[in-house]
Amino acid sequence: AALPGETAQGSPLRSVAELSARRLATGDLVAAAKWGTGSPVDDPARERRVLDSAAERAGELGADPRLTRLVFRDQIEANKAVQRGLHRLWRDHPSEAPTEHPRLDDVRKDVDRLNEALVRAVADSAPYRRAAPLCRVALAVSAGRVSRERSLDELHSTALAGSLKSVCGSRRQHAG
Ligand SMILES: O=C(O)C(=O)C[C@]1(C(=O)O)C=C[C@@H](O)C=C1
Repeated sequence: AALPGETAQGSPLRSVAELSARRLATGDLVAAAKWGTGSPVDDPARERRVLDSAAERAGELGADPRLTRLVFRDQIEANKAVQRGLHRLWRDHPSEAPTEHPRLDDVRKDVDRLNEALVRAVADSAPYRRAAPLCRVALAVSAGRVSRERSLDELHSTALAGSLKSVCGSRRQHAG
């Protein structure tokens, strides 16, 4: 039987995995925007804006702001892992470094659109969280498919797995 939110394109978990991969791909552009400019990978003020607006949108949609915030924390950490990995690569192999620098503000507009879609997909995947172990299996399958379809390298597929770790419910919420 189909769960709520299931469509011909697949489950909301599939959408979460796909959108997360697209959000991670922006990490390449952000890394290129910052490369050689002295701008640090970490921008705590921007992170706060991303987290606050994701939580606020979740609330408006009747979804769980706390869980949404955890998911976005993981998304941001994964994005930074990609940026750091690429900066390391470009430092060690300067011939692979980008010669064009996208504008950070432009990339952030794309990130904002992906954030909105991701908040919705996380909200739509709420029914799956009722059975966390099944949710984790289904999500891992989706992430594997997305990795293959997009031919993700090790850096990006590892980051994708990290970006998804709270989607089926945080393990932390059961601790203590
Ligand atoms: O917007 C940036 O500058 C990014 O590096 C992207 C991002 C994010 O994933 O949203 C990641 C790290 C920064 O600390 C802030 C935001």
